[in-house]
Amino acid sequence: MSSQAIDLRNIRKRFGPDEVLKGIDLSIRPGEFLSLVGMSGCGKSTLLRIIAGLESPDQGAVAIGGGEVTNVDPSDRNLAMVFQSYALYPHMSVRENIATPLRMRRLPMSARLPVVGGLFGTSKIRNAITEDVERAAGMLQIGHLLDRKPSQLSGGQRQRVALARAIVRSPAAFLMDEPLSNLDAKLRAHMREELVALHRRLGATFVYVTHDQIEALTMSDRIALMSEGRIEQLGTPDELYRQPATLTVARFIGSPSINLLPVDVDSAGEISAYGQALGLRTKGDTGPATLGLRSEDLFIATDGLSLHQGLAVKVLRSETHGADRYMTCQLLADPTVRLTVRQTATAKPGVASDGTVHLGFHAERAHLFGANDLRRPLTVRERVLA
Ligand SMILES: Nc1ncnc2c1ncn2[C@@H]1O[C@H](COP(=O)(O)OP(=O)(O)OP(=O)(O)O)[C@@H](O)[C@H]1O
Repeated sequence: MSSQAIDLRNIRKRFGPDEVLKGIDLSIRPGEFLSLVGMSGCGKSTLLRIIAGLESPDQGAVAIGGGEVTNVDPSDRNLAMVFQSYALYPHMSVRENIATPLRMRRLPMSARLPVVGGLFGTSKIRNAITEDVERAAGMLQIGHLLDRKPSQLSGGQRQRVALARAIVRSPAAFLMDEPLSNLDAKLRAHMREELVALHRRLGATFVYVTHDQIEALTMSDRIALMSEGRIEQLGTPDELYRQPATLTVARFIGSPSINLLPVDVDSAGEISAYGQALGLRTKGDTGPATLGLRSEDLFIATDGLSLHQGLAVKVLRSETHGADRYMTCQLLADPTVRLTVRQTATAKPGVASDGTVHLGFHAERAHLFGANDLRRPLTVRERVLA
């Protein structure tokens, strides 16, 4: 299986008055699993369609394997697309569905029909096609379904047929647009693992569009997080989670969502929330900013910590999901601010009978964002709360 790099340079695209891609630069490495993620309408599918050649950019260039393809027809780019709708031919068997792209490429026009095509002395090619179909079907564990019609298959099996049809012709790269979103939650989780295993086995370049951050975090080598036609951040799942470059990235990545605390930066760079110093400092602009705290970085302050420095909250709700307990808390200083604390389910909750507690946070894992949404440097002045 060949694996090719894909390079996008300054891609711009407008639909009527809306500029939906505003200058995208992205280099996808050979053999990499790269996810394009972002809110609905941010331009992910349009970018994927531009790579595929189904849409042309107004400006910019697309290169595959180092060769420019901006004006090359989709069928000559040797890319395989897998969509959310499986797009299988309903009247054909699974075998014929998988074989179709090979027939189109390898057989002369007159010999492509399944029955009369046999008269054209192309049996060697046909045998090779049969072998390739069976190999792809075996890889996706659908070898026993080859003689069924798509209507006789489950959703997961249909998606596997679509994948087999994509891999059978050794494309330069796979382009996938929300391929799992029609499947139920359990099957989706299973197919996620299968896709990752398939990627590893093929060593091919995968470009994967999803609005599901869990999917992107669990499957990708790197994620390009898009917002309003731009790439906000390109990095490994870990980098996006631990070092979000913007508030938009911090909000999008992570479940439950990151906690956001309005804070103020004074002229000395000291950071406070509702008049309470947090023991954190930054450089640059003074005034309002936002502190991002992941739920697992918040904890209920117990003995031995300076409680007066913690954030006074009231616990509204506590829910246990498997190994974790999530506590939804309301800030006493501003009831509109809710903070979710994640504890292990076996930990003592440590909540007083009136439901009020002080929250500490791991200061070195806090994130500060300025009024312009960009990440700001943060230093821990006192390790009071860590
Ligand atoms: N052919 C088209 N004509 C006009 N507008 C379009 C066309 N295709 C997409 N758009 C618009 O461009 C924007 C980006 O669409 P796109 O499908 O790329 O978003 P997306 O991030 O993939 O969203 P989703 O997750 O909902 O699929 C949207 O506002 C959409 O309405």
